[in-house]
Amino acid sequence: MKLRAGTRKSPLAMAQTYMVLDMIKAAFPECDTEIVTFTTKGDRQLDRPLDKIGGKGVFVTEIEQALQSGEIDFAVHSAKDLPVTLGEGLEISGVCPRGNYRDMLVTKKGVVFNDCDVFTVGTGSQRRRGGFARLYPNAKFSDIRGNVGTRLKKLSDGLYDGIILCAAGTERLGLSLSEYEVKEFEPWELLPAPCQAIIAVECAKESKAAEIISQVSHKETMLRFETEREVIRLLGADCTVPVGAYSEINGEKISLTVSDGKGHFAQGEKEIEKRFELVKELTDKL
Ligand SMILES: NCc1[nH]cc(CCC(=O)O)c1CC(=O)O
Repeated sequence: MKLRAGTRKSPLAMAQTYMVLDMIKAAFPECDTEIVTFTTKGDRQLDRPLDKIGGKGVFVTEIEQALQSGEIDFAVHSAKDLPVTLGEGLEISGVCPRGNYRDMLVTKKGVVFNDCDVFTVGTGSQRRRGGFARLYPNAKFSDIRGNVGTRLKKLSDGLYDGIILCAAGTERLGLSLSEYEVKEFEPWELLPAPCQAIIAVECAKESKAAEIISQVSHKETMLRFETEREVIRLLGADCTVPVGAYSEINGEKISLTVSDGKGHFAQGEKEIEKRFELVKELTDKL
């Protein structure tokens, strides 16, 4: 049996795809795999901010079409880049164990800011801008696009004083940040994007691939994925709506923090089975 994986070509997308292939091989050593790469609209139009070229869907539309036509068996995505609605007949069948979900400020070696300093941060994310401005009121922001390596290069070239990245990205790429200064933020300082650091695997419903992927999926991460994704669904978030969400499982319960980007936060905890009620309650409060 052979499964074809669809992914974007960026180094991060490729690294994440290999992680999924490793999970499959560990459980099903006899399963053959092949990678099919795609260049999406989001990869071709690197000069414009995401919300101007069609939002999150720009990275997935072509890949979803390949799933629907049967050209590939599963697709590997960064869950936080998934649009609210998936293509017809498709589902997220599984997820990898969540990586380091924290956002981090990366600056050049020896450069550390405090909240009195005026400095320019490269990030196109309204969520990161809003959250960061609360920590550093004098920060200014400037758009940045391109993959993680490109962003670090732009920082080294002096285009920005700092950039904000998710820690999971550089960790999965195996990039050393020893030539930079790094400050990681806990969720209560800078609330991550819903599903940040979760790798999601999309399949056609009821396909053989869906069955295999659901068997290797990481259960706890799937619960957090469903919960945080419900936040996006209820708030209708795309990249123009700066929603943050972070959930954690503690025994039989799940805790959740949500923010709407206007400085409103809501936090709560419920039994895991009542996770969607919890989301409804907290998003209603915002
Ligand atoms: N929007 C780009 C993107 N999509 C996923 C990640 C890596 C972290 C993740 O898996 O959420 C990144 C880079 C970043 O935000 O720094």
